[in-house]
Formats: sequence, structure tokens, C-alpha cells
Amino acid sequence: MTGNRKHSDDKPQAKDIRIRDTNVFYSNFHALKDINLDIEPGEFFAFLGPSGCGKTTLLRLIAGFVEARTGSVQVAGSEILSLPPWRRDIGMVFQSYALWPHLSVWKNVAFGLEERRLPAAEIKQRVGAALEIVGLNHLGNRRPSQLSGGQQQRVALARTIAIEPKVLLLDEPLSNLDAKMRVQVRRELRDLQQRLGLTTIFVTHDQEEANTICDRIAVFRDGEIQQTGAPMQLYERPNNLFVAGFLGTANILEGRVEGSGSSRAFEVAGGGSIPVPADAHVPPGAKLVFRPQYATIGTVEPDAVPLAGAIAHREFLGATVRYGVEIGKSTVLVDAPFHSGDALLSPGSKTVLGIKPGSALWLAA
Ligand SMILES: Nc1ncnc2c1ncn2[C@@H]1O[C@H](COP(=O)(O)OP(=O)(O)OP(=O)(O)O)[C@@H](O)[C@H]1O
Repeated sequence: MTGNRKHSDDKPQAKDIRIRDTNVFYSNFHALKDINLDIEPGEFFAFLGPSGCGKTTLLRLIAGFVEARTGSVQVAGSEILSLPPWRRDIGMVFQSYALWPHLSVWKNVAFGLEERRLPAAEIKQRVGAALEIVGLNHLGNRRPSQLSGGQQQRVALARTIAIEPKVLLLDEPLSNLDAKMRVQVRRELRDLQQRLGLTTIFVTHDQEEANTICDRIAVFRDGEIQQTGAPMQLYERPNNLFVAGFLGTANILEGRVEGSGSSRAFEVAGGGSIPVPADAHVPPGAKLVFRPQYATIGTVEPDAVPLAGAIAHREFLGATVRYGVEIGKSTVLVDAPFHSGDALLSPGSKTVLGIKPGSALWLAA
């Protein structure tokens, strides 16, 4: 992108981030608890979790706006917690974009470079290159108020890229955009991140956003990381009920495991029994969890177990019909494929679900 990059492919060398035994308090409130996390060079990594779980606090800790009581954060092998924010070489894009309203797009992008007192020729080159990367070179003279939300977001990105950070931090950067723009801009973000090869952390509470653009995700809850993994891994093999419920729709059947060894069975609260596969690891207090597409409705395949239920509600979604089905004390969601001419099941009618024990998850809180 600019003259002082050392690599032949014109990409900065991607940096890794290592976070160890990190605790953050706001007065007496324990906001981050024993965080340990490795982010690989060039990874697009998401901090995902509900509001107030500590995602932004960890991002701000890395950026230098929050202090840790214990622990360490290393970027490319160097400890950064003792450095002030401006010496960390970390670029952060805020939810609000934080653009200067009275400055042109060009001036907004140049601002951080002027602060660093770079030579005018280099500023010109870097601003031009950064605006080129985000496709806004033709709008350099406009003010932020004369841009769409997506364009403003790209100016904020350009401003951050221009300082050539080692690491890019994005704090819910799409939340001010409407649904259609969000989908478009998130693809652009992914594409840009790949081209720049920058290690990037993306904070979001939207699992679809995290799933679609990130290589790996850390799921947060109450200041702790519950699980870290690739989106598919978290979806297919969640550690607990919270992670299962946060990534996609998870049906939880109330009940308990009884028996032992090869005769274990999950006794469904309100009626029904499902054998537990011999190799299944079942934590104490586990519930049976399954995804809506892993049960059949009205038919039971040979390796599945029947459970009697009643239709509580239905939603016609086009390619599928999503039924709410009451099974004992639980209501679960099941997707049935829809073909033209199919008769839909009516709320109140009795039905049977087919559940394959092998596709079930056994998860505790
Ligand atoms: N400056 C502060 N002083 C005291 N408590 C704070 C401060 N900043 C954040 N908190 C609290 O710390 C917890 C974590 O906040 P944080 O902003 O990291 O959450 P988050 O997961 O990013 O949430 P959101 O998605 O709503 O932004 C919350 O309970 C919040 O109220």
C-alpha cells in the first residue's frame, strides 16, 4: 500500500495476538475473568456474545483504553499492556465511526497521519491508497454528512488502514447500517481483510455476522470465554447449552439420563425415552439438544426414535415449514421440507417426531 512496507507482495506481515490470564475490573465489578486466547496471524476473529458480556472491554483493553488488573497481551511476541494506545500500532474502527463532521473525507483520512507528523508527500500517497482500497477516491472532497452510512463506515476504515496498523479492531462496525447494507458491507469487509492480510478482531452480538465473515469466534458470557472455534465447529460441537443456543436454533428437551453403561436412556419430561449412544459423553445434568433440521415430523426413519407430540404453531418459510411441536414439557422447532401441493399440519393436531440419537447433543448449562 505504501512505500515503507517490507514485503514483496505489498502486504504487511500479519501479527499474532496472545492473551494470558487477563482480568479486568471496573471498580468492584469483575468485567473480564481469566481470559486466555490466541489469535493467529491474518485471522479474522470475532468476539461474539450478548450485550454486557465483556466483548468491547477486551477490545478496548487491546487498544489501550482499559487497564488490566492482571495478565498479559502480546502482539507479535511483544507485551503491549504497558504501552499507551498511540504506541501500540493498533487501528480501531468504532461503532459510531467517529468521523470529523467539519472535515472532508480526504482530511478525515489524513488526520491521523498529520498527527504523526509524516511528510506531506507520504500523507498524500497513504490517503490516496487507503481511499482507493475502500473505493472512495472519487468522494475525497465530500463531508461525512454527504455520504451514506456504508460510505461513512468505509471512510472510518480507510482512516484506520492509512496508519498501517499491526492489528485491526472493529467494534460492531455494521450496527448503524440497514439490513441490506450490512450484508453488502460485511462481504466488502471480509474481502478487504483478506487482501490486506491484517489480523482483525470483530466485535458483534450478531451470530450470523460472525458466522459469515469470521474464521474463528470466541463466544463470551458474563466476562468469560465459553468456547473458541470455527463457526461450523461451534455449531456442530458446542460445549454447553449457552453456546448451542447462541449459534443457531437449538431445541432443548427437558428430562434426565437414567441407567448406566450401555443401557443409558434419556427420559423425556412428560413422556418418551431416547437411548443414549454408548460412546456419547453426557455431562451431569445434561439435556438433549438437537437442531431443527435433525428431526423428521410425521415420519420416523429406521435409525430414529419416535416421540409423540402435538403441533403448537407453524411458520411457512417457502422451502421449509417450521413447526413448533409440544413434546411433554418442551416445545421444539422442527423444519419440514415443503413441496408444492403438500398439506400442512394444523396447530392442535397430534404428530410424531423422529429423532436420531446419533445426531443429538448432550449438553449441560
Ligand atoms: N466504564 C465502565 N464502568 C463500569 N462498568 C462498565 C464500564 N464499561 C463497561 N462496564 C460494564 O462491563 C460489562 C461489560 O461491558 P462491555 O461494554 O464490555 O460489554 P459488551 O459485551 O461489549 O456489550 P455491548 O454488546 O452491549 O456493547 C457490562 O456489564 C458493562 O455495564
